[in-house]
Amino acid sequence: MKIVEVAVGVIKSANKIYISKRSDDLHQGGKWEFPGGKREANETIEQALARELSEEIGIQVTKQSPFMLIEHDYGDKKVRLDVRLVEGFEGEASHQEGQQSQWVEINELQQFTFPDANKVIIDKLVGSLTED
Ligand SMILES: Nc1nc2c([nH]c(=O)n2[C@H]2C[C@H](O)[C@@H](COP(=O)(O)OP(=O)(O)OP(=O)(O)O)O2)c(=O)[nH]1
Ligand SMILES: [Mg+2]
Repeated sequence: MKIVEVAVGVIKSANKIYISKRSDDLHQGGKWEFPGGKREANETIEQALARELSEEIGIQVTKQSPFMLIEHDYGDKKVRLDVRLVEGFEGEASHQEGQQSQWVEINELQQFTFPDANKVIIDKLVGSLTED
């Protein structure tokens, strides 16, 4: 099975992260996600993330860095999530495609249902709270 490469943005402002709800009709629909999407053939992962965040939530990324790389097999689909931390952006995050989205405190992330591949992302974010 082909692996789908996905650019995923953990958008951070103070201790809050911006999450959106996937449409019911999509793969892993109805679950919360970190905004992002599939990399196109002519793009680097940085470009893909910047494009997706502009299209999906209307922000222009000015600072992004690698956070973690996750490979996950959903059975019907294999994904490689290139998760990047977004700590600088212009504009105000808001959903452009009508889905629900919101800023949530890192220590509240565990109350939301995410795709299974996201568990390690949440663990790392929550772990970072107690480190400093
Ligand atoms: N964006 C995003 N996708 C995730 C996360 N966790 C996770 O398993 N995925 C999976 C679900 C999908 O199979 C894939 C992302 O595909 P997508 O549907 O968002 O891609 P896209 O925005 O380019 O959408 P499309 O226009 O091709 O429909 O990655 C996450 O936190 N964010
Ligand atoms: Mg998407």
